[in-house]
Amino acid sequence: MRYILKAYEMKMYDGDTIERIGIPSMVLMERAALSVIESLSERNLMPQKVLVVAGMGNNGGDGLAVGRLLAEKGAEVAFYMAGNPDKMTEETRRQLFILKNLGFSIQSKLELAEYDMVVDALFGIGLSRNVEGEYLTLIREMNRLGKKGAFLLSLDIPSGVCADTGRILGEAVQANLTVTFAYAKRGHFLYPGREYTGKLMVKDIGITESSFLKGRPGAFCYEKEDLHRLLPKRKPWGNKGTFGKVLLVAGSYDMCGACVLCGKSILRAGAGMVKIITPSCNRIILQETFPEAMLYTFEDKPHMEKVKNSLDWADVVVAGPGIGMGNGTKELMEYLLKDKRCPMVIDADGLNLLAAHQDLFELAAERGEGKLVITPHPGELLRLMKMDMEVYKEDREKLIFTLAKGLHCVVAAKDAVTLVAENGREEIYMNTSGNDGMATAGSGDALAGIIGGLLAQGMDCFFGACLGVYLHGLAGEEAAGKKGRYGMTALDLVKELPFVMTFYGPN
Ligand SMILES: NC(=O)C1=CN([C@@H]2O[C@H](COP(=O)(O)OP(=O)(O)OC[C@H]3O[C@@H](n4cnc5c(N)ncnc54)[C@H](OP(=O)(O)O)[C@@H]3O)[C@@H](O)[C@H]2O)[C@@H](O)CC1
Ligand SMILES: [K+]
Repeated sequence: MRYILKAYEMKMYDGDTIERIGIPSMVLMERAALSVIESLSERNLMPQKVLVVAGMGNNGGDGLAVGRLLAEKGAEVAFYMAGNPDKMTEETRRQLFILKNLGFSIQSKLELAEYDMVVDALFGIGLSRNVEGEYLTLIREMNRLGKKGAFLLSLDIPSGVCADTGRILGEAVQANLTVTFAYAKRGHFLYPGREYTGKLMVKDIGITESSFLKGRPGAFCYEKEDLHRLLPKRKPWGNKGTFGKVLLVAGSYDMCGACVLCGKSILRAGAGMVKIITPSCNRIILQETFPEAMLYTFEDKPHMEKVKNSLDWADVVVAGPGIGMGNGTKELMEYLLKDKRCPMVIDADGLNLLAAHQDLFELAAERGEGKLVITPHPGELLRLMKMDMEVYKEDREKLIFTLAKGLHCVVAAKDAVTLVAENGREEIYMNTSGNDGMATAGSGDALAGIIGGLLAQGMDCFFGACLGVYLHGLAGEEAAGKKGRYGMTALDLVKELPFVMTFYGPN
């Protein structure tokens, strides 16, 4: 598990380390610079001719120190500083003092020579507004040098990327490598900042969780190493009932694939049994392609007595993929929602029904904490919130928390970076696995199934949703590795799920 910080959180922990714990800021800066050299040597990158572009803040100070250390290793280093010297921080002033004492000089005009590496130390997490004027020219110049073959190394965050939102404030450095200090920042993972970050390396510089006294970071993500402890433990003595029974309400006349993809994902995630409620037109297809599933198929509308029997049997309900909006689906959703015994995952048309019928929305909200996970894509989220795209772009996180509060539930909001929030929980899960190959039909059905499968094994709604999202992304990475991001399908992803769970998991 790794924390992902906003700029104010980093400053708060940084300040605590300096003031309360007592590590001088110059020590942190030197460690930051040393960690950059370490990162370069880990990647076998030892440049010969380097340009350091530094600002007046501490990011600039880091840059001056990195340049000095590279020169110690034999590189020819040129330094350029931008901004008003009156604004130079004390630490950066000290770095400049050291450089001058060592006989280095600062270019008064940027020399457009050939460099094999450019160190971008113009702005770090202190960037507070759009870049303009000389700063804009410098960012463009660094990118131009990058296009000519120089390796672009950004310190902490590419200059121009907003550390909190990943937005580009004017223009940003298109880094090959970003070495960030202590913790990753949101701008490294949120688009478009993620595209500018290049390879990200996070380096310890002595700021630790002991400085979280005034509050923990608001976001976290999972890493492969976490799967050992996160995956539900298998019980050697267990039978198929032990690992959970999932009732899947999916599919319609023209939509059988949703039953297959979602249902298979439920079992591939480790659940013991799945029963599908779907129209009878899907019966033969399912029995041929998915013989592991039990079925209740109906002709016109389901008999509620049969639905009740299935609910009595189930540990978890997954509802919505491919069910459509007509022909008794509203009544079916109403019946499912009223039975509050087990946790429910609602996806796709199940969410569209909630958006279209206020009474269903209210019933869903009445299920109570720990009983509902919803997995909307941006369109479904906006329909549920009755908002437009502008609001989404402005503050997606706020929207997700508002929805989680309104429905008393866990929201796994799908997008290039899927976020998971829960009503009453301050921290948000920010997913870092996956790729654009997963933007393919049926991928969402697979996610709903994976989450349902994890809940069936006893996981709590929030952590089950976070883990489901992470595993879905990892399986997507495996599928892309084998089939490529262009041609991979949702079924390829589902097939990789057992591999990622076994390879990185405890078995
Ligand atoms: N975290 C840690 O533990 C450690 C952090 N360290 C490093 O410190 C960095 C943070 O340093 P920082 O706070 O001094 O901010 P930084 O990004 O250098 O820039 C601030 C300057 O930019 C200016 N400015 C802002 N926007 C502007 C714009 N659009 N256009 C023009 N000017 C603009 C702003 O001016 P002002 O807004 O005041 O006008 C101010 O002068 C961090 O990223 C890391 O690299 C390390 O030393 C190790 C320990
Ligand atoms: K930078």
